Amino acid sequence: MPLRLRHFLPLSIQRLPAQDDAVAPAADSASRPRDDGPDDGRQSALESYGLLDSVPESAYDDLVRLAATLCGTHGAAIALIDRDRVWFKARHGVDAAELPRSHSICNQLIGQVRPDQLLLIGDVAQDPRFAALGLSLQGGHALRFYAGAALMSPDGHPLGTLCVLDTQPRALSPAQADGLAALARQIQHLFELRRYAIEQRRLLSEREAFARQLESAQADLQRRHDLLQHSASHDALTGLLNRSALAQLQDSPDAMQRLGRAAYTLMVIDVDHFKKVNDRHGHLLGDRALRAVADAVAASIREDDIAVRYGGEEFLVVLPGTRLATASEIGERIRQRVARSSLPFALTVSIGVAGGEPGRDAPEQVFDRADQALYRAKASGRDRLVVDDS
Ligand SMILES: Nc1nc2c(ncn2[C@@H]2O[C@H](COP(=O)(O)OP(=O)(O)OP(=O)(O)O)[C@@H](O)[C@H]2O)c(=O)[nH]1
Repeated sequence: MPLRLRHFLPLSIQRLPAQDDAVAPAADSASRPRDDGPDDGRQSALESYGLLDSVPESAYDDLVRLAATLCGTHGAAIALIDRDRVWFKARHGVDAAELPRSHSICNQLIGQVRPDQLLLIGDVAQDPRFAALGLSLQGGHALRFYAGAALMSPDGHPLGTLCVLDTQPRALSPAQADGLAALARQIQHLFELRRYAIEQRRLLSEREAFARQLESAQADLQRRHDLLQHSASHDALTGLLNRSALAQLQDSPDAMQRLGRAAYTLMVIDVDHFKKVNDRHGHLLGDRALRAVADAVAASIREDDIAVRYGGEEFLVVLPGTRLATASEIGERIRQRVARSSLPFALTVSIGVAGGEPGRDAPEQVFDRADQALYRAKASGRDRLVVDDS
């Protein structure tokens, strides 16, 4: 957002009249402080700068010292008109850090003085509205002189004053009044820069929050995608790869290359008399039996091996880089693990194993030979492993 700063009209000095209604009407109504009735618009404009109760800052401290030096006064302050108090952002020669709003002179600015005017009280002791307030400067010396330049928001809300203060009644020369107004404009510049920085920080943190949201949405999407991919390629009952994953593996050059590098083995495992298991013990226990077989397979193979639930009660295991003798030992281990499963009935599997040589056997042929070996295992009494001998 570009910075918008109010351009002040040529300066005029206003001696605050004793009666409230004696203030001369402003020639240009646009340059008059806004009068929103309730103070809310002004208050929220003030709060948007994040100045109230902020830590002292040398830029503001320097400017109030400069104002006091320029005007030759005992003190100077940047006074901000908060809801119930006047709080000093910077002060020189002033003890109090804040005043009740009703006890402050610059509070009179609101709705009374044009931004291009200086609020001037030559002798506070002679002004019936302020004489009784007992205002004092550093060391308890009574406040006798006050001159304040309004600090306005770009949209016309009076935020406070840059004021110079003295312990003696006095006046300001035109050059001093001009200089005080110029310093007030510099302070407004600083205020606007501060608000700009706050806005930038807000936008940045909004952007960061949005980026974080986007990141977490992307991660969520990725998780869902992974889950979907996992459930598309894995059997929900056993957690092993499913048949469509096997088809994908067959189409995958990487997987086929792995099989083409060294001798490998295929193992076809089929649960014995599984129809009877279902019929006698019900499908739920039947499912448990299938999970027990899958667990026995998973516990017996390496991470690189491939285990697939190939059909209802049929499993296929691919052991890359594994010769028949080793594969037979693994198959035997699977068979024994299944037989030892903690099920309320006896469960056995038959296994057919066949080996493939890269460059010699197509995987489909190896599968056929393993399947024929399985057939022989079934035919010769089940609960056994038969190795293809062709
Ligand atoms: N509980 C359960 N049963 C299944 C599932 N998939 C297939 N089946 C059953 O598995 C049984 C397979 O029976 P068959 O093909 O006759 O084979 P079998 O009874 O094991 O006989 P053999 O293979 O000759 O020992 C059928 O009754 C199918 O309903 C499944 O996911 N859960």
